[in-house]
Amino acid sequence: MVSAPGKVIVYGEHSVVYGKAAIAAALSLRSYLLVTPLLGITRKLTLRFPDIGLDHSWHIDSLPWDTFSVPGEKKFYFDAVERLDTNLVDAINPLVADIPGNVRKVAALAFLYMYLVLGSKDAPASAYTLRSTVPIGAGLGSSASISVCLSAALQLQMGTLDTPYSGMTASEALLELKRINNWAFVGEMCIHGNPSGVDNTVSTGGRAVLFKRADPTLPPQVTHLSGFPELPLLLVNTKHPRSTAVLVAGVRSLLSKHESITRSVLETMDLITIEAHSIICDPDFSSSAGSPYLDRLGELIRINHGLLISLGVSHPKLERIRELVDHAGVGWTKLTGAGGGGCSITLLRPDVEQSILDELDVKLSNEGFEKYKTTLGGDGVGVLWPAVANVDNKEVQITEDMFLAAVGVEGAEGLVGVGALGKGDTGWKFWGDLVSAESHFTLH
Ligand SMILES: Nc1ncnc2c1ncn2[C@@H]1O[C@H](COP(=O)(O)OP(=O)(O)OP(=O)(O)O)[C@@H](O)[C@H]1O
Ligand SMILES: C[C@@](O)(CCO)CC(=O)[O-]
Repeated sequence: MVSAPGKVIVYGEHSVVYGKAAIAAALSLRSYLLVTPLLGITRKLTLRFPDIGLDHSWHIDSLPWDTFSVPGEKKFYFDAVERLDTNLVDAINPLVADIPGNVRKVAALAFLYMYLVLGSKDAPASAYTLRSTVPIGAGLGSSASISVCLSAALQLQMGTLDTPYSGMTASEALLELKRINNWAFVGEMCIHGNPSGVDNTVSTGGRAVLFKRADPTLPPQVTHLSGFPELPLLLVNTKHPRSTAVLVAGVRSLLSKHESITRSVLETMDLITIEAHSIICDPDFSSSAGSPYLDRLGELIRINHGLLISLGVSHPKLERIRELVDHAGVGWTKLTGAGGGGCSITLLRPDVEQSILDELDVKLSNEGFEKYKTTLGGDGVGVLWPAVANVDNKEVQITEDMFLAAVGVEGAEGLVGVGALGKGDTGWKFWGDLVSAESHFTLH
């Protein structure tokens, strides 16, 4: 079993697609992917993604292996891939044609693209069962977290990736993280067309990063923010679903119509992220009551949101949340992720009375919004191998049935979460734990 987190973009969504800087942090909400052997004589490959109602099988021998093995064009697990090969996508499309709905189709496309490059015709028949506690299409990086899981699971299964072990050096762990991230980026391209790579990068490495990809033909610069402060954040879901691909395409269309104006908005967003980064890195930074640092970060959140509205990626429900928070006077709010619905973040003022926050909670829930309790800056991709859980004080192999039967987010977390199984020899292992928290690294 592998697992990877969702993320929150604190500053710089959308502008990051155009080479500007963004700051993002891993969430404690995570996706979990279990790989189990399929016994019997049929050589099948089964995808079970119950969160989106996808349950589909293919015969391994009927997959377009030849198209994916053309000498000179074939990609390997160690290659960096910057764009999808349309011939390969065309070869997969007939295999997903009878899967209903775009949400399921693109998830299956991402899996098959990665499987056909990273997998093998001779691989054992397997089922890939995925459950996630990251809300889908809500701006919290659900697609990146599943792409990271698929990338890690396939490379582990094919033996091209080492699980973290105590003697693994930081540079070995970093190389494994880069390989996971490279192929997770491919999954993201299958799901939402033109990703910047920030979501899969933070989901792979965990913690918090400053991300910038000034030149799309070169790897991004990724600075690990080891001193990322524990900011008091409120995370609220409008529960209005939307597609990242559509929102990113909308900004591109605005750019083509009003080029210099839109460019100057994107430049200003870059300045916002750079300024926020310098505030966070200030050795005197403090987020306590009365701190001018927090006010400045909050103002930058407000300005960033205003610019996102001008790009056309807000939504009346996001504006309603902002109105309720502003009325309560408890902090500064912006959309996070692609917008168009999805989630907002509010940087809370530290001196707010609890009764005011409680009143706000009631108002938000009366209007159908959902508040998440989550922490930022957690672990990136991890592996549980062997996949053993603790049931009634006994160690038992996690079966697909058991995994599917766990009820809701709490059931899944209670069975396989890091909180339930811990870290170490018999629990979850994270490559990121072997990489120095102080290092500035490039994950791509
Ligand atoms: N739990 C899941 N099971 C299967 N597929 C999923 C799951 N979560 C996400 N996906 C895939 O990812 C897609 C959602 O990706 P999208 O990029 O639109 O939203 P997001 O990643 O949640 O938001 P953002 O990119 O703004 O952070 C879904 O359409 C689906 O194909
Ligand atoms: C909207 C966007 O900037 C963030 C989505 O989480 C898209 C991307 O960076 O790929």
